[in-house]
Amino acid sequence: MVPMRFSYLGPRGTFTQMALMQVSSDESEHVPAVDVPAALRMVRRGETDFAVVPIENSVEGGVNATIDSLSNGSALRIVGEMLVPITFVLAAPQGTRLEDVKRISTHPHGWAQCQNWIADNLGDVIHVPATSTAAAAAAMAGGATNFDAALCNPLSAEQYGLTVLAEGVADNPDAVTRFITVGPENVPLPERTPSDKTTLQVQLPSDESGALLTMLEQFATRGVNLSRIESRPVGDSLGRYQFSIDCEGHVADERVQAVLIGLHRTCPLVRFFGSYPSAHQIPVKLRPGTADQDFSSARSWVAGLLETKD
Ligand SMILES: O=C(O)C(=O)Cc1ccccc1
Repeated sequence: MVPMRFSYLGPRGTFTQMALMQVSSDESEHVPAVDVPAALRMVRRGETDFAVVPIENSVEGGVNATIDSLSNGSALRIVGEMLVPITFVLAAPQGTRLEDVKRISTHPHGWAQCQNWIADNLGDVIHVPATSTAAAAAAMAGGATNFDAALCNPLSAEQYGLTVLAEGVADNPDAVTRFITVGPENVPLPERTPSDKTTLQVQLPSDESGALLTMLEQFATRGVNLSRIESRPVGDSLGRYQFSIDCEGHVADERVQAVLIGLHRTCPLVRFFGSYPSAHQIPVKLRPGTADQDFSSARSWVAGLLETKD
């Protein structure tokens, strides 16, 4: 069998690569990308089979780079998700003392997750943004002089030969990041399980009062729970927003199909990014009247009303 090629937010040693290791086999090829759009671009161009990218963080919320590059480019399909617990170390070249650290490089999500620790332990420190936590560690190991330490995961501190100045550098020890595996549009849809998620992009009709409520009602009336909803600018004019949504259930579920039909009837743009097993594997709790058989028996009843009786 031909080994699978996975692009991911690199360089080697990122949290994203840790997520990728949960789904790839020993033979798989890991292709580091400089940022999230580049990782997805490789899939769009057929240079890799799948991309693994972060989408949501328990502290910082949605990862805009991922949401926007899914929404604003050609069609892709999410086929799975993985959760990675996030732990940070502060790492620097040998000989650096904690009190000498005045500039720290890391990914913006890493910086946001360590704010209180930094304020309590280092005082005023400047953030030097990096494309990933491992990119900060790699630059540090390569002799960067525009910062004094990197906030990264313990694995990349070790891989890049840095000394750990402090461990457990995070405000919330239970922080988790959610990653997704993304393939081309024609990848087979993962089979239905008791615990699935569906990801959508929805635009609302402009200048229509109650449009947001109408959109949300499509989910509410079919008992479909949302697990994430984010508004992002459409980008063409001020005040135009679109929504990136994760809801519970699979497109093969009657209630999810009914939501999609309702959205398609009432919204100018609806894009389906895939249905895939949720990482927590907790079965979706169905509201009475929303199971497949409730829809099919209701449909048969209506069909019966149309039959002519002799
Ligand atoms: O930079 C990384 O290592 C990533 O994979 C992105 C990221 C950054 C901070 C928290 C979780 C994921």
